[in-house]
Amino acid sequence: MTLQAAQTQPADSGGKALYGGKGTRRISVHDIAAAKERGEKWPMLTAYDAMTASVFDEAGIPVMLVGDSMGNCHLGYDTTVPVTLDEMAILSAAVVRGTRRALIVGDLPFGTYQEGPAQALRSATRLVKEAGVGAIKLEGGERSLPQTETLVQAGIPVMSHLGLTPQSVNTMGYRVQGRGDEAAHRLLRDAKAAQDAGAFAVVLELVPAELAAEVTRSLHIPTVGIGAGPATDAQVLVWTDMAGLTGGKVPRFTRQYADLRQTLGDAAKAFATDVVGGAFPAEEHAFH
Ligand SMILES: Nc1nc(=O)c2c([nH]1)NC[C@@H]1CN(c3ccc(C(=O)N[C@@H](CCC(=O)O)C(=O)O)cc3)CN21
Ligand SMILES: CC(C)C(=O)C(=O)O
Ligand SMILES: [Mg+2]
Repeated sequence: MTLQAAQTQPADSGGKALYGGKGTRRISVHDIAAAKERGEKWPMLTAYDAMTASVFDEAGIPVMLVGDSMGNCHLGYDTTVPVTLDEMAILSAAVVRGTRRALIVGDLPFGTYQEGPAQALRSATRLVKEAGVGAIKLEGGERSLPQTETLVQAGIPVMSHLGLTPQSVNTMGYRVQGRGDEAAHRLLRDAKAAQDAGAFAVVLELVPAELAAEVTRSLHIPTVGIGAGPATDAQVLVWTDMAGLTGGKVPRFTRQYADLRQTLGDAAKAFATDVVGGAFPAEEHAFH
């Protein structure tokens, strides 16, 4: 247990499970650590607005990530690269306001922590103070160690993100990471470094399932997989992908649990038809 906060916070007395538990207070990084000790798997979804976040909170999703995937999935950019700290702060605050129980993790956008620990602390502090997030996430293992150590020392829980790191799309592309002995060893080193620096969890994105399993066995902090096979302690998906709202191509690792794009389009067409045909508004919608 490297996080000091974890030692001072009491464990939840009622209903412990992260998903399906009865607790109503805000989930903490201590609860996340306890889940790994119990061998419990847990779900994480992205969220970018208060209403969607409240739906997931009421559904019992214990951890939500205000991902910089808001670039593609909410703000209309082609990648995560243009997302700003202002945009992240505004949408993170909305997600915090829309939730009561979930731990909210804010993603540090590209260019808001790469300069070094001082910049990282400034950016993360803004998300904690202004938006009220309970933790932050940043991409990179060894390359982001000074940042991770500084945030943890300052009392900000850090989730690390390894494997495919989309902020490096211009050098990395969107390819599977950690294939081959050398790349696999580098990923293991990165994961251990993140853990040693005090990270409370580590995202593994688009890495071979066998490697993700090995990392999961090697760490005492939980791994959160996306395109990393079934062995990780948790799974995260971009909510618009899993709900079928994302238009165009979605990564092969997602599963679509609803067809919101169809449902919403049908609703819009039904409304339009009623307006054009005079069926809406009806008498009960009018004031006299
Ligand atoms: N809508 C959406 N979903 C995501 O999961 C997501 C984003 N956006 N934006 C930020 C990052 C970028 N991510 C991506 C983007 C592309 C692939 C992709 O093209 N994957 C290929 C496999 C590549 C390979 O075989 O090496 C695929 O077919 O899934 C994967 C993850 C994941 N994140
Ligand atoms: C896919 C997850 C891990 C992420 O970083 C994001 O949504 O921005
Ligand atoms: Mg991200």
